[in-house]
Amino acid sequence: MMDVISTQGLKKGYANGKPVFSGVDIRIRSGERVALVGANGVGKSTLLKCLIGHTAFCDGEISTLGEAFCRTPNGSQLKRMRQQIGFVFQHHGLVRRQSVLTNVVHGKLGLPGTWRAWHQAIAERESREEAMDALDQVKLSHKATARADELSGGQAQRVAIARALVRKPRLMIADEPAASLDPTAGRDVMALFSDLVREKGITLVYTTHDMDHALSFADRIVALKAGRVHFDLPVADVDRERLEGVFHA
Ligand SMILES: Nc1ncnc2c1ncn2[C@@H]1O[C@H](COP(=O)(O)OP(=O)(O)OP(=O)(O)O)[C@@H](O)[C@H]1O
Repeated sequence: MMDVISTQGLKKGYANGKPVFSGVDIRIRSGERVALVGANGVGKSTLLKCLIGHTAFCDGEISTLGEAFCRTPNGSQLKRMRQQIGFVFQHHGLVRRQSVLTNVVHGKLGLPGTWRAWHQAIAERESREEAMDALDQVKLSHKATARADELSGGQAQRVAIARALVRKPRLMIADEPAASLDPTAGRDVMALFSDLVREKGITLVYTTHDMDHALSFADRIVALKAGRVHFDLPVADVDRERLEGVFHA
């Protein structure tokens, strides 16, 4: 199966800081759901940013969605990559005073021919219909006209997932998507998210500090430790003890 992401000998350090990675090699195949785990500050978010060209790396090579680059992608590579990637972050980032539907339509922004997607009332009918469909998939179509700031944290994160889904991405990048939710809402959101990407064949890479979220919602776990890949295994081969070891020196 085709690699959606591969890195070879990836090295990264920030200016005036210690090296974050000293040679990271990973391969993620189409349709895989991968949990990226590791202690605070090990570089999970930095790795995601390198993969999508949001921060330059020092050495090695990355290929994301067929775009191979060193240090940073060029402008046209970055544009092609962004058009095929959906993002979900720890904070939902919804526009609080806008409706839920408008927030989902915003997911279309930056795609070809969707410059009117800044408000549902003037968006192309197709965009509006796709946004309603995405809301239906996250079980929130009944909230389409509610203001985003009327939602619970779990609902807001489901809207953020719908906003990413309307891009019809090949790759979904999620940085701590459930970290600001309570345990029940966090599990519900992760279960829904993981099921939806599997149904659609979307490749998912998510970071998490929650061992259950790594064990329950991924096909594979990549653990980072001390600037390198500590292990990279199918979830069935990872037990809690091995996972706990990732967080110990
Ligand atoms: N913009 C930046 N400039 C300088 N140093 C940075 C920057 N972003 C991150 N770092 C440093 O790089 C290292 C890795 O940070 P990163 O946020 O990628 O780790 P993480 O594993 O995602 O952490 P957490 O689990 O706390 O979210 C840390 O030492 C951090 O202080």
